[in-house]
Amino acid sequence: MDIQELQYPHTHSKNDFPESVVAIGYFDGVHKGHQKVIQTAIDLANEQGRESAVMTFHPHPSVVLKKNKQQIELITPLEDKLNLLEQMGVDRVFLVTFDEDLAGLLPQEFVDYFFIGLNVQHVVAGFDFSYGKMGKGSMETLPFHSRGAFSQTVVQKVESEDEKVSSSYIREELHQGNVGYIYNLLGRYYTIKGTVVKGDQRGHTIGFPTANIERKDAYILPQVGVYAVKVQIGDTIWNGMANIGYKPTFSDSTEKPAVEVYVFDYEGDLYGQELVVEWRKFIRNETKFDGVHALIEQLNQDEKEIRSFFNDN
Ligand SMILES: Cc1cc2nc3c(=O)[nH]c(=O)nc-3n(C[C@H](O)[C@H](O)[C@H](O)COP(=O)(O)O)c2cc1C
Ligand SMILES: Nc1ncnc2c1ncn2[C@@H]1O[C@H](COP(=O)(O)OP(=O)(O)OP(=O)(O)O)[C@@H](O)[C@H]1O
Repeated sequence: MDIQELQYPHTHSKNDFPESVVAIGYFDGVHKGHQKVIQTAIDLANEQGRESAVMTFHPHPSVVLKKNKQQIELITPLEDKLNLLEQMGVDRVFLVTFDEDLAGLLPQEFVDYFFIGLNVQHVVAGFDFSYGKMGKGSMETLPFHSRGAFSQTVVQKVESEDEKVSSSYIREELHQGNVGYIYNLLGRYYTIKGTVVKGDQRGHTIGFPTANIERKDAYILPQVGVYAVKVQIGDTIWNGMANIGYKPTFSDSTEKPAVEVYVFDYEGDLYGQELVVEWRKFIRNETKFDGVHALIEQLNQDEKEIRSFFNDN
């Protein structure tokens, strides 16, 4: 997959790129709605003997439009999004810098620079896609702005339980801890990549050594609580239980939640390793226990419940 970074104004001419069918959007999560849009572009490109491309943006538009927020948390930070697009078989990604200049382009200017100017022959987007300053361009105005240089396909709404599958919907479900349901929206479980860092070293003294995960990118954290997880260490996948929270039994701080995983049956040192944590099921809320023994009793119960969940799933 070729990744072409672009910024407004770019100096490319049409001849720099082969004819393409392009799917356009921010695509955070590469969820089922996005997959339909992207797969439609791939299928049409194959039929038309053209290159398939995805045009996406970086950073997230809200970083530029709402100036107070520096970094928005994402379902699929850029590296994960690009990996998923590559797995789908996309030939090229046009990665467009989203800055104030880009946000200020009139719809016609956007189309001239980023579709006509890059030799795009067909555009695929969802029914509610918008482009240009204040999102004034839509799938209704696109034929006019195309100046006859390309055609278009509008993808109809993909829904789950009568609700449009969207990045915002997935974010809300994650914030509520509904990680099991997320599978229906993403077509896969939610994952977070991170590195194992040193914690307070208390875990092994209570019989549950945990890997403390520092998130690699700005991933959204599911709701505070205890979860059944799969953990990828190198090429091997393990079962485990994770806690997202503040360890209220030991600390009064509610500043920054920790993410820690007890990997079942794993023996060895994990410090410095990169792990992928896949969130399978919400088990319970985090609780302040009356001492370490009550916590240990609960952790034994959690382990039993989660092992039995994985035996059945
Ligand atoms: C599956 C799991 C569930 C946990 N649940 C709680 C909890 O309900 N309340 C709490 O105070 N700490 C909870 N913890 C956090 C433990 O207190 C923590 O793992 C232990 O103190 C070790 O911390 P350390 O890694 O900072 O040394 C949980 C940890 C795991 C792995
Ligand atoms: N459920 C869906 N059905 C069909 N098309 C969709 C769906 N969700 C998004 N799309 C289309 O996929 C492209 C990328 O969508 P985009 O990332 O902008 O929004 P989104 O997933 O709806 O998220 P948000 O909640 O942030 O608006 C756009 O062309 C959009 O119209």
